[in-house]
Amino acid sequence: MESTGDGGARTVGEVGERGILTEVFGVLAEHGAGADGLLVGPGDDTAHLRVRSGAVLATTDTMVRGQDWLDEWSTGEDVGHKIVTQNLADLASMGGRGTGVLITLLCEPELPLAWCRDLTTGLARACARAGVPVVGGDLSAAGPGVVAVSVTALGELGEGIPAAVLRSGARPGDVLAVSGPLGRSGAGLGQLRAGRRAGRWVDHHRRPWVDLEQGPVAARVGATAMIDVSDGLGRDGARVARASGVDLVLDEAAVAGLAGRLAPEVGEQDALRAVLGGGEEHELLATFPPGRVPAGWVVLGRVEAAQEEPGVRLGEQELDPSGGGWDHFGG
Ligand SMILES: Nc1ncnc2c1ncn2[C@@H]1O[C@H](COP(=O)(O)OP(=O)(O)OP(=O)(O)O)[C@@H](O)[C@H]1O
Ligand SMILES: Cc1ncc(C[n+]2csc(CCOP(=O)(O)O)c2C)c(N)n1
Ligand SMILES: [Mg+2]
Repeated sequence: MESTGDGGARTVGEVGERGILTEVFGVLAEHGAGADGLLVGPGDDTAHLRVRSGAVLATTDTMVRGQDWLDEWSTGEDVGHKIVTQNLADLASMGGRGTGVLITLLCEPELPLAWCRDLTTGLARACARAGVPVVGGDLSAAGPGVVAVSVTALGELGEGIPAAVLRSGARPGDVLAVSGPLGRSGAGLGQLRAGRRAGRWVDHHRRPWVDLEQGPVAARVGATAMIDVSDGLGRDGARVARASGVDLVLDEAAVAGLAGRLAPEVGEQDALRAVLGGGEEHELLATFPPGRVPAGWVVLGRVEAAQEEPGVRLGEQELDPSGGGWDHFGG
């Protein structure tokens, strides 16, 4: 595929759709993961994928400049990486794996072509790491200042998993656990807002990565409910609690343990806030029958019958689901 060269100082408006796609296809060819089931990839009217199990998982997530990242702290490559993580974590939280992603870029004509190329590099690298092909996408122009990236991911349940793991299956007596540490992305966001531009939490905020295989692992051992932590433990936990009609009771020592990892760098208060309310973590939060928690997961608490309205409690204290965590419309 012919490349438009260094992407240089040219804008997407200057090279037009054909020039943008030449750049995008060039990057995809460089990094792209092929897939046995991909009959037709990018370049025709529709991609064509073979379906192994007979049922498809489908999810979508959008990132908007100013709302989901600032150019001062994230590159195009960071954005590409993060939006793939977001989508693949949603598939993993059902017990699934990606089979293909579609990318839509909606942007002002003034956007540098180089940013678009970096975005595609981030997307393609993250997809290759997960073994998922980029199968297509769309381009459209938007008003001044607007850059929005939307990814739609398709997937299937892991082999041997009979049904998707929903938010609604948690039962009293189950154990609540998370697939990895929480609060890293939230801590990094706080540091970025305070002007810091480097460090491990900042890096994690820019390019979160989780062990996506833990979704199918959890499903196979009998997880009763699962969600990825995109909007914060309190908020996403409350979604599981409400859907299941139960209380999730967090163990204070477990929460303190997670916060303790962050406290030396961000202070105790911000660490606790990041663990309970930090979004964009994408670790998997799941409930399991006792004795079934997979190796490497962190036990966070237990499921109890709802005392009143189903929700999340930290010890005896009710967590306010609107008091922390992320809502795009401020709710
Ligand atoms: N505009 C919409 N039209 C139809 N369904 C929607 C729309 N927006 C969200 N949904 C559906 O509502 C549910 C909750 O959406 P939400 O975006 O909170 O889930 P999520 O993708 O797990 O979260 P996050 O975006 O924080 O990762 C999902 O099933 C989603 O498909
Ligand atoms: C500039 C800027 N301001 C705030 C944030 C924080 N943020 C944005 S979306 C989100 C939750 C997940 O979103 P979704 O529900 O769409 O997956 C969080 C915690 C950011 N990343 N950049
Ligand atoms: Mg989710």
